[in-house]
Amino acid sequence: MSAPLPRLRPPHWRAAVAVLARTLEAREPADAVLQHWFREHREMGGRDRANVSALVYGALRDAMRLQRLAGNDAALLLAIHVRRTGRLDRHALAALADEPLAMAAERACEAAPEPTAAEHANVPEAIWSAWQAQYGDDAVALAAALNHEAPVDVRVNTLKATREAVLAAFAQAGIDAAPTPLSPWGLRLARRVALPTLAAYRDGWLEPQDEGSQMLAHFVDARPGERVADFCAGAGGKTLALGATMANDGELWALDIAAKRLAKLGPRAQRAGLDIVQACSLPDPDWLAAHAGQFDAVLVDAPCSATGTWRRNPELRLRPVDFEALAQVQGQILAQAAPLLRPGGRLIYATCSLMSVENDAVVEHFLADHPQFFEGGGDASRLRLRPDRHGTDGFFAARLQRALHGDT
Ligand SMILES: C[S@@+](CC[C@H](N)C(=O)[O-])C[C@H]1O[C@@H](n2cnc3c(N)ncnc32)[C@H](O)[C@@H]1O
Repeated sequence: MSAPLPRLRPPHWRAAVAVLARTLEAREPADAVLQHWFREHREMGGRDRANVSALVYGALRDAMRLQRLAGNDAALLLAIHVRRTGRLDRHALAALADEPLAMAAERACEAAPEPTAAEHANVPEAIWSAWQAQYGDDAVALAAALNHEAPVDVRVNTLKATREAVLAAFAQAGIDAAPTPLSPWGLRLARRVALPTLAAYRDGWLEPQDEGSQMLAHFVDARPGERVADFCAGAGGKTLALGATMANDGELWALDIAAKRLAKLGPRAQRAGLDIVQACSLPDPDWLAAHAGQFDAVLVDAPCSATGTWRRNPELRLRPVDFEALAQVQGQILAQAAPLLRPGGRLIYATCSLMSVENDAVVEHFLADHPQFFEGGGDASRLRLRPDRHGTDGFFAARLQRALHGDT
């Protein structure tokens, strides 16, 4: 069990209000805003940080209901949160913040209307309706699971180590860890750890990666000697996992439109002992034309609403999303990537979204427009991971195949 949090003091309160205000208004991830605040306030120790983080994340995990009562007024929102959860009584809140705020929170709590089902679930109304149609009664459990903190998972880099060796290194550093239930390369840590302090991390034995993300790499089934492209590689989290399943043998391309993100892959690949990775910044029509029809497997880990990652980024639920526009972009990216496949090659479409409009619907449209691609293998050709069922972030993937004959 983690140690109880110390008493809330004014610096904790000020920090939490400032971080929450920035998260609500500036549209930055809470995690990044918190890290920035702690860098600027080095006098705050580990337990102070835990206290501030608990306040911020606690409020974000009840954000839908709190926002109806407080709008984007971060101080009032936090004040209602600590009153509702019973963390502070009215007098303690007045002493910590001020009397008018404590009174405003009291009034808001007393006049609070019954929360709607969507507010209760802490899900925007439009997404809640979609999930009820999609998941039925499971929507409640799904939303509840998304309101919990994600576990700390790492992927053992099989190019350099085994699970047993990493477990032994963790044990030596006094870190409790156990194998993840689904991923053959995963370890789940009992607590958050500053990984760069560990020699095993610095030596490339492991990478932080959610078990669901590891399972997605597993689903791609990239094999030694193959030519594989990771079309939306970002900073290369999945590229590294693909390189490990390829046993550092073959050709692995990382592509993305975000050159800055892609640039982070080089040092990571080097640390992982992976030298088959090459990068290409998109758009690059010449590269695409020169490599058409050459790949055994192409992964399209498309930009999405990231509804499956709300455990890690609870503030994402506050951001409006145009799902139709997203689905259109996802379809366009898939269509751009498809010509890279050789006849018989595998095209894997993936998102960390829990919305069928970004998942199954995009695949159905693509298949309807691209008769040279088909889906074999029934249910086994689609991967669906959910935090309530699998304990992972939410992921979707579909494995499509290019026919052996005909044009794309
Ligand atoms: C879900 S993220 C990928 C995460 C990454 N695969 C990982 O495992 O860390 C989606 C990525 O798609 C990229 N992207 C957006 N539009 C794109 C496009 N038209 N072509 C290629 N990549 C694109 C974004 O820059 C972003 O890095």
